[in-house]
Amino acid sequence: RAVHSYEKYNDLDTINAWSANIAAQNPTLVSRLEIGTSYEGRPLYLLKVGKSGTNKNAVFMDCGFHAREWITPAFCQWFVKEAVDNYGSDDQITDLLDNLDVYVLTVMNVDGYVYSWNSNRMWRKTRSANKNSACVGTDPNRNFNAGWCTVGASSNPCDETYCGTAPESEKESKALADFIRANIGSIKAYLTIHSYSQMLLFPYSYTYALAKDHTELNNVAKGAVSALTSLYGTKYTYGPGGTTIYLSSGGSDDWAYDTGIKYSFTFELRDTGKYGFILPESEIVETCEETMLAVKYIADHVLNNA
Ligand SMILES: NCCCCC[C@@H](C[SeH])C(=O)O
Ligand SMILES: [Zn+2]
Ligand SMILES: [Zn+2]
Repeated sequence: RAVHSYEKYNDLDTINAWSANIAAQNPTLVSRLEIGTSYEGRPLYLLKVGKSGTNKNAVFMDCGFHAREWITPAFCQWFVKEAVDNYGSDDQITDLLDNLDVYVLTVMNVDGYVYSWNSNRMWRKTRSANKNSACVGTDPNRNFNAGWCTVGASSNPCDETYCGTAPESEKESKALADFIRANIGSIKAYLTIHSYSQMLLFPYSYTYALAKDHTELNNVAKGAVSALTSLYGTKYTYGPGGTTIYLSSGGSDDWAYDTGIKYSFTFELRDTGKYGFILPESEIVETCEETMLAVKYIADHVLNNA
């Protein structure tokens, strides 16, 4: 197996070995649990990061929803590293982990991620078989019960935004939704990390109607983006998904919001199209460092307002 590096893209086996190790090496801060298995039978590992305690609120963050968006699992790994390395020295991180748990799903779409390494770098969807079709996979970010398959999604299994046969038809979507439902009392924020476009989005994407918490979410996004931009000047846009990027239904962020998780955000990391999904490894560190500032800003707002 390849040697793990935070400054390179790691394959799934390397990531799974990394998550086992970082939990074993930091038993008071990190634990690893399995929340389900993928279509092809791979485990879905969730890291719980935070000082052990009772009745703590939590943030849920996932990466690797879409197979080709390799910068996103890289960020989730970076986040966990920063958390364990700076706990006890950085006040903000220490305060965060003392008072919040952060659930990190480093790779949600494990089958797709492996396929993008072995077969098709530009793969997006899951790898489930579709009945009566030669086309494979469902778009996991069209597969949640939020305006499901109404706008900005396709009912054609050959399309990149195929919504699936029903909400949570994908094992991976159902595992994620089941975990959040089971922990709905403590999960106060949902962050789902995608690439690319350099945007910070919040509900709704399935309608142009403003979310009831629009003003607060917009202000949080504004603050998070300015924190991000302060490091390297990377420009982000922000706003409701429907007007800021495009109308799309069945998204995990809209579902989390309608399930009662007020602080629900979708990140679109670097870049804006020069390299797109094939972001050079030379940009991993800067992308992760600037994104940390935005995630810490949001976590801080949750800590003080949830
Ligand atoms: N829930 C939809 C949030 C906005 C669209 C996000 C992008 C990430 Se690649 C998409 O799923 O098309
Ligand atoms: Zn995506
Ligand atoms: Zn994207």
